[in-house]
Amino acid sequence: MEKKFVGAIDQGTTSTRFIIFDRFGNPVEKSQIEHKQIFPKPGWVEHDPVEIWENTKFVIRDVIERKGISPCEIASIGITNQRETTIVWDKNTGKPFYNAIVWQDTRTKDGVEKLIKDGFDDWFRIKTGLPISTYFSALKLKWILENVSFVKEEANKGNALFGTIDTYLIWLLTGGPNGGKHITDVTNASRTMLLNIEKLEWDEEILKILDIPLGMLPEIRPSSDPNLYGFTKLDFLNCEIPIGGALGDQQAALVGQTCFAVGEAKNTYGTGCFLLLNTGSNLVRSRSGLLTTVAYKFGKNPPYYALEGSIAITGALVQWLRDNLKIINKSSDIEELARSVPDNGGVYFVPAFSGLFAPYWRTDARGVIIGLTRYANRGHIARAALEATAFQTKDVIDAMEHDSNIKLEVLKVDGGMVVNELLMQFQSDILSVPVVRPKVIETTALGASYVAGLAVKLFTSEEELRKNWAVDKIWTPNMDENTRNNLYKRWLRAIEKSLNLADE
Ligand SMILES: Nc1ncnc2c1ncn2[C@@H]1O[C@H](COP(=O)(O)OP(=O)(O)O)[C@@H](O)[C@H]1O
Ligand SMILES: O=P(O)(O)OC[C@H](O)CO
Repeated sequence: MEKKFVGAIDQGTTSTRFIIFDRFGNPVEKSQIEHKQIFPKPGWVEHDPVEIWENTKFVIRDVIERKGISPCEIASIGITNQRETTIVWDKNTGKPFYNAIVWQDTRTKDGVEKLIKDGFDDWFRIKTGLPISTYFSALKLKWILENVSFVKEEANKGNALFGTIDTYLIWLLTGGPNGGKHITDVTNASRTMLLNIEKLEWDEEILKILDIPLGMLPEIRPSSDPNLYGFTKLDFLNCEIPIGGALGDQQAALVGQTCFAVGEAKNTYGTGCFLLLNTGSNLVRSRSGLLTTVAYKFGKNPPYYALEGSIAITGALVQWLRDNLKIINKSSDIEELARSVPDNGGVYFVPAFSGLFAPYWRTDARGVIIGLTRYANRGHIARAALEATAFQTKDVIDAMEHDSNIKLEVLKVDGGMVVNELLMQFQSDILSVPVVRPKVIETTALGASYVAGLAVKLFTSEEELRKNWAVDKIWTPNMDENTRNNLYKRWLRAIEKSLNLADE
């Protein structure tokens, strides 16, 4: 049977998707389902891993049924996922010992502060490319080992496995307790704070300091692996489909946007915003609060690195206005509400709900709305919320230009928020560079399909993939410098107000 399609599982913070693409990178069929966000305490964010696994199976089956294809027509499957989110499960039963602790969760704040106080900040930064933060997997895993009954004992006996979402899904897809492969890709590994970023191996000194048994950790593989991670063993498929690769979702978007050259960057606007700049096979260390991360590794080729600016809350703020303040019914309503006022009316909203990530890395920050007067209304709050996304992106780009000496000429964008025209225009205005949206905005899934397709030689080169990329829309700057500077100055003042609030 002709292998016409490549499949991508995109397991994101809010939903799980399966998309099949043709060999020119065009999406052919898609299924998507949201999962529960669990907030047991302020600052805690969890997902149910079993729900995520059930949703993954559902979307795969749904796409195959709706398109009426045979699974044997899928040449290879790639996985892309919300990164850092941590799961520990029983190797013999597949049962998670605890919910997935999500990347946004701040329960490990005290552990972070202790390591920083003990002088480990530079040590971790040099080894892993990351600042010590609640964001990464290491302290979440340590929390599970120390707080969930029996996990430590089972880990010492070799019965407890750790994984980020890619690893958990690969293990289940390839058979789970019956021979499932315990594998992660190098980009996901680079988000754990346990990987030595130069050697691309688990760092035994870090494991010792954090008291994490090496035996729990998965094998690290290239993002696109001609040796394949394994084959699907799913009773509802009449075919074993190769699993050719995996990438963290932000790295996948970089690949999907075909940012293969040094200096190319993309920004993905989803729950949070993640700006990645390709720095090539040279590892660039940040002096301005950015992360050094693995961008991708294709087979035996050298790894590519990226500088990353991670912003915790952007689209999540729109959801918060919908679910908590209830000033909109659905996310897309925010644009009309924000357009009901001519400007922000002096209102600035810093959504530091999980502290501030790049470039500030302040766990003590909390959300603030400033500049309120009796004039302010729902429209101003909506506008301030959208502008916060653009201002946070500017914070990150300023840091990136400083670290890399690369001046951004154009920003490629993708993700769920880029349908918002008001936001895209304001982004271009506040950065003073063109903002470009490609035709396929499902770049995360597209990137996963590329690594899967490269592994089985359905795709043969980066040049071939570049040809699939096409412009949908470009926004060009249309704001005078004075206005831009004034707006941004006030944003920075709002940032200052958000600091030192966590313990009050
Ligand atoms: N028209 C819109 N304007 C602004 N934000 C939007 C709009 N539509 C969706 N969003 C936001 O985009 C996010 C979803 O984007 P998506 O890329 O699917 O996220 P993720 O991959 O993080 O789950 C949600 O947080 C949602 O609130
Ligand atoms: O699932 P997303 O798109 O919100 O991305 C989450 C990031 O991978 C977190 O680092």
